[in-house]
Amino acid sequence: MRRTRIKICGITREQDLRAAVEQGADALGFVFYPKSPRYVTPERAAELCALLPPFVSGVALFVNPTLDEVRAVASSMPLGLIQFHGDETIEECAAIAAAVQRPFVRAYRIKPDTPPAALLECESAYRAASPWFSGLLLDTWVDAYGGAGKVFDWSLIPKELAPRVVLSGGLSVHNVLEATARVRPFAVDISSGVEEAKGIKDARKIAAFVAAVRAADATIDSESHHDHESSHP
Ligand SMILES: O=C(O)c1ccccc1N[C@@H]1O[C@H](COP(=O)(O)O)[C@@H](O)[C@H]1O
Repeated sequence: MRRTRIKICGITREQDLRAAVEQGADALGFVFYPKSPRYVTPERAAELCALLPPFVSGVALFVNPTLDEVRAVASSMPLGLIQFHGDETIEECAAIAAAVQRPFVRAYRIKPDTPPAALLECESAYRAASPWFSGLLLDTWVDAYGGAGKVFDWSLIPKELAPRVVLSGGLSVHNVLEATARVRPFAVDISSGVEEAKGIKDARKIAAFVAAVRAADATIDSESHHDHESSHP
């Protein structure tokens, strides 16, 4: 059975964390970018993360952080993964991850003219640079770095890369079934699409989003089963 992993990002409240966990989210994101309306202090994130059950991962999202900022977070919360979402260089990501001994995902913010080959090159370069690199997170290019609810052209994602990526950028209950069925990513990541206001999640939208991802998984499973049957008469 296929199970697309789900990350809900921009958690600021206990009830939102509980709703996401109850619906089966695999990871919850905490935004440590002070200009974001979803910003939480390391202290607040630590309080929230203390409520996480086993096997649900806390993800720390940074935009151009210093090593000390990441250290402060890594030492105060049970941090599963770092998400670099700014203009950090490959060397900076590798050095910070090694210093705090945590895996990381690198956000690649896609423009309409991004060549698909650049995504493959980027992934190879990161993989070669750091054993802490866990994969690319694909988002839409926006000046505010992210969390803008904007979709990019999914056809820019190379087929061979798709099974390893986290797909993000403007996902919602309205498009995630199509996105998951078309791209078939390893995971999906959402913030704006499950909110009633910036930083305030809506439990019904979270439930509907997760149900749509599971419906896409079932569709992919039945297509794979059908393909398998027809290739073995
Ligand atoms: O959520 C934010 O405020 C944020 C700020 C700066 C960089 C990234 C941010 N969030 C990430 O943006 C993408 C897309 O979010 P959305 O679903 O389109 O709102 C996602 O990966 C968030 O983790």
